[in-house]
Formats: sequence, C-alpha cells, structure tokens
Amino acid sequence: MRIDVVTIFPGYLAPLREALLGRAIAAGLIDVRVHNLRDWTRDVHQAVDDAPYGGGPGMVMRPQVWGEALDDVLGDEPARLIVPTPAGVPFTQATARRWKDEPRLVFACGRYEGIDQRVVDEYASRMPVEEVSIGDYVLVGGEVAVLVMVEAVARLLPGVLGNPQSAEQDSFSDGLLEGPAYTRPVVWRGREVPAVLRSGDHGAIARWRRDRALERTAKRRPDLLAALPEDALDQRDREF
Ligand SMILES: O=C(OCc1ccccc1)c1cn[nH]c1
Repeated sequence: MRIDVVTIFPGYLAPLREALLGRAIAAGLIDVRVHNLRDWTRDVHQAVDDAPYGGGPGMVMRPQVWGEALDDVLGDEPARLIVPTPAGVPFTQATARRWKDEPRLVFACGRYEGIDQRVVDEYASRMPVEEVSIGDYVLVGGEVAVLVMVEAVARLLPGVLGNPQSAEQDSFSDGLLEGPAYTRPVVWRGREVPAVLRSGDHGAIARWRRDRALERTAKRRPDLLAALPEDALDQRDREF
C-alpha cells in the first residue's frame, strides 16, 4: 500500500517512522510519503488560508493551493482521498478493514476551519473521496487523525503485525468490546488473576471471556450491543 499525506506540518507525521509501523515502512510493506502543502504556494507569504465567505470566526484553507498540491501528488495513479474532519462519517474498525486492500490512500490534512468545500467536490468527481471523523471532538488539524487511521489500517496488513491472530481477535471483530486481560504474577498487590483463566478448561475460559466482554459492552457501549445482528447473542448472552 502506498500512503501519501499532504499537510502544513510534515513533522507531525514523524511518529509513523517509529517502531512497528517504522519497521513495516522500512520493509517496504507500506510506502509512506509526506508532502508539505506550502511547497505548492506561489506567494512570498506562502498563504494557505483566507477569511471565510459569509463571515464567521477562523480561516478556511484556499482551494487553489490544495488543487495544485493534490493534482501533483495524485498524478495518474488511482487513489482514495481521505479528508479527516469533525464533520465526517465515523471512522471505525470496519472502515480500516475496508481500506486495508486499497492500493493507495491519500490523506489531506485540514487546519483552521477546514478546507474550501470545492476541493472535496472537485476530486469527488473523479475518484472516491471520504470525509471521515475519528471522534466527536475538535482537533487543531487532521494530522493526528491521520496517525490514528494509518495505524489502524497498517496493523491489518499482512506482515506488519508480528501475530496476525491478534488483528482478527481484537475488540470489535465480534462486535463486542475486549474483556479484561491478565498476565504474571498470579497475585499482584493482593489481587489475584481469576482462577478460571488458570484452570486449563478452555470451554470455561471462552465462556468466561465472552461473559466479561458482554458485561463490559453492556455497561460501556450499549449502542454496540443494540447494533449486533439478531442471532449474535444466544439466550444466555441476553442475561447481561
Ligand atoms: O479535528 C479533526 O480534524 C481536524 C480538522 C479538520 C477540519 C477542520 C477542523 C479540524 C477531527 C476530529 N475528529 N476527526 C477529525
């Protein structure tokens, strides 16, 4: 997979070069290129924003600069353009699973009040464009959202994670939150690991884990429980 990121703060994407992701990039599993939007400005002040039509607070990112940058970065290689914004469609594990087979993702990082809408409209006429939110809060720019999304997608790519099993069994893969996890020592500050986990009874362990996942999901994310398909919960599950 090739990933391009266009931003006025390229340094914000440095963490992509670290650790697991850094190794995947070094191994050529992912080709990540970060571009500075200001390289496509023509004025001495390298202006990328201007006052909003219709008034109101803040500034809007100018369409011309984005158009020149995206035309250049996109070239002729087809891609999916992703624009992080609080006003976007929620990014979920399902989104990450959908994107993991894409040959190329291009991320446009907005700042200020966002990017002139005509940029999205223009590129949506010739390629898939998604305005996506990573959560209901407002960041200063899209860069952190890109770090989140790139990590969520990259970890699903073959070879990126040491243990592919964990990608499949992580939270949300069965629609429930992950339950509690434990490791050595068996007693820590007087707190003991639940005995069932050390029983060797794999049926009981699986049942206990599902019960904890149901309990946690019912308590923290009743919306996920409600969204489960009809046949996902058996009679016993419904006790939570
Ligand atoms: O703040 C975000 O993106 C940066 C951004 C983009 C456009 C205008 C303002 C801020 C964001 C929050 N959830 N998902 C994305």
